Parts: sequence; C-alpha cells; structure tokens
Amino acid sequence: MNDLLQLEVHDLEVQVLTGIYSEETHLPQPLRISMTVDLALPERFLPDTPLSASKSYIDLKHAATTALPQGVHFTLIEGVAEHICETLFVSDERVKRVQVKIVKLAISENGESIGITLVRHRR
Ligand SMILES: Nc1nc2c(c(=O)[nH]1)N=C([C@H](O)[C@@H](O)CO)CN2
Repeated sequence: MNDLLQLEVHDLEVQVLTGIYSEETHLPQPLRISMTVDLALPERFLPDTPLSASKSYIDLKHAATTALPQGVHFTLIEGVAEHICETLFVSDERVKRVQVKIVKLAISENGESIGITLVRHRR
C-alpha cells in the first residue's frame, strides 16, 4: 500500500449563498465544511523538514472561506464542494485527491446532519 499524508480541516462554519428554493437565493446560509486532502509525500519527514516539504493545512481553510466567490449563488452544495476541490488542485500539483463534506446546518430539525461528500481525484 502507498504511503499517504492526509491534511485535514473539520467543522469550519462558513456562510455561503446556496440553495434551490427561492427563500434560499438571497441570503447566505451556514454550511459546516470538512476537508481531507491526499498529498504526495517526500521520502522522509525529519525533525528539521520545512513546511515546503508538506502543505499548510491553512490552505484548506482558505479554499473553503476566502477563496469562495462572494455574491455567486451556488444552486447545489455540490457546486460549493467542486469549487473547493478546484482551488486545492490548482494551487498545488502534489494534491492528488480531495474529499469535501458539507452539512447544510439550516435544514436540521432535530440535530441530524444533512449534506454531501464529494471526492475528486486529480485527472
Ligand atoms: N444533493 C443535494 N440535494 C439537495 C440540495 C443540494 O444542494 N444538494 N439542496 C436542497 C435545497 O436547497 C434544500 O436544502 C432546502 O431545504 C435540497 N436537496
């Protein structure tokens, strides 16, 4: 089995303009976004290995917050997940796979989590 480094950010709460129904098209609503990124590995991580040998997990946070376009309405949360994947693939050749989980917080009635997980591999 191949060795693997997974960068992870979980449970980011982000306001995004998304939704199918008319009442959802005007105001951003809260999404809970989690990401796992599979990254190509160097031979070894040593005590003095610099960050450039890996990738900052802060880049994942950026992809799901500041890199999302303001004022664009995403009909589906799948579109939000796709934008996040694309940001991460374009930013770094070493990103091989991105998994994005999005929970739409506003539609929960009794604490349940409703949403999607999108997995994309670099093509
Ligand atoms: N797979 C999806 N299903 C649904 C979505 C979505 O974005 N992806 N969105 C909705 C509505 O916007 C809903 O959340 C409003 O209550 C329904 N299904």
